[in-house]
Amino acid sequence: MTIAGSDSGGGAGIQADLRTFAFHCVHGTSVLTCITAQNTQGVTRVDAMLPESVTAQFEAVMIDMRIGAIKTGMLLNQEIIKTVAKKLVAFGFGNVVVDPVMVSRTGAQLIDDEAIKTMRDVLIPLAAIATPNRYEAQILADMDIHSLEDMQTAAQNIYKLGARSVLVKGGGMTGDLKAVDVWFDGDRLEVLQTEVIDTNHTHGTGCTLSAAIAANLALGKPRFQSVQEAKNYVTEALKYALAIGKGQGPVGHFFPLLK
Ligand SMILES: Nc1ncnc2c1ncn2[C@@H]1O[C@H](COP(=O)(O)OP(=O)(O)OP(=O)(O)O)[C@@H](O)[C@H]1O
Ligand SMILES: Cc1ncc(CO)c(N)n1
Repeated sequence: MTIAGSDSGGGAGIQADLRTFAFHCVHGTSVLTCITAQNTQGVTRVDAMLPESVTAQFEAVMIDMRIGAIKTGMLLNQEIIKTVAKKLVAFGFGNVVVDPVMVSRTGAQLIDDEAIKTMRDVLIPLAAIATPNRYEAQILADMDIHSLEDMQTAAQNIYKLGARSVLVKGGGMTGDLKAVDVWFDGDRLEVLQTEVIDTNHTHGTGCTLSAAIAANLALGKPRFQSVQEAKNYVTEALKYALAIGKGQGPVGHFFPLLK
C-alpha cells in the first residue's frame, strides 16, 4: 500500500509508487492524501483530502486484503499525518516505510512547521525504515549535513527518534555523495554507494526508492536487503530516465523494456 499524494505529471507520488509496485510484481493499493497540480517544472496547487477520506480509504483496503507492507509519502498536513499514525497503531501495522516528504531536493519546504513537528514526534517512531533526503534529515536530526560523516551522524540521531532503521539519502548532496545513502539500524552503520547518473531527469527518485523498499518488504525480504535492491533499482531506472516535459523528467520505471 502507498499512502501518498497524486502527481498530475505522473513522475512522483502515487503514480510513481504504483508503477514501482507493478515492476516488482506486487499488487499496489493506494490511499490518496492530496492532489497536486504538478509537472516536470514544479507544483502549482495542492488540495488536501479530508482526514475522514484518508481513514475510509485505509480501512476499506485493510479490512479486505492482506497488506504486506506500507509506504507513506506526501502527507501534507498535521491532521493527515496524525490520521495515518492513528490508523497504523489501530491496525498494529509495523512494516512501514516512512518517506518523510517535507522538503524537496532543491530545498523548498513542502509542509508547514506544525506538520514537520508531528512527522518527527508521531510518525517517525512508527517507521520500520525512515528515508529522509538531505534536507529532511537536517530538520529531523537538527543539524547541518555537508559530508558523509554528517550523514552518518544524522542517521544515528534520527534512529534515536524511534525509527527502527534509517536511510539518509544523498541525492541532495554534491559530487559523488549524490549517489551515497547511509543506513543505520541501531547496530549496522552502512554506506550504500552506486555510480552517479549524470541526468537532470531525477523527478520521483525518492518516491520510487521508498516504494521499491516497500515492495521488497512485501515480498518477504529483510530490511537491509530490501533497501540495497531498491537502491540498485533506482540507479537503473535513472539510467533510463525520460526526457519528457520542460523540466526534470521521471525515472524509467520499466527500464528493461526501454533497453
Ligand atoms: N544523480 C544520481 N545518481 C545516482 N543516484 C542518485 C542520483 N540522484 C539521486 N540518487 C539516489 O536516488 C535516491 C533518492 O534520493 P534523493 O535524495 O534524490 O531523494 P528525494 O529528494 O526524496 O527525491 P525526490 O523528492 O526527487 O523524489 C537515493 O538512493 C539517491 O542516492
Ligand atoms: C505527490 C508528490 N509526492 C512526493 C513528491 C516528492 O518528490 C512530489 N514531488 N509529489
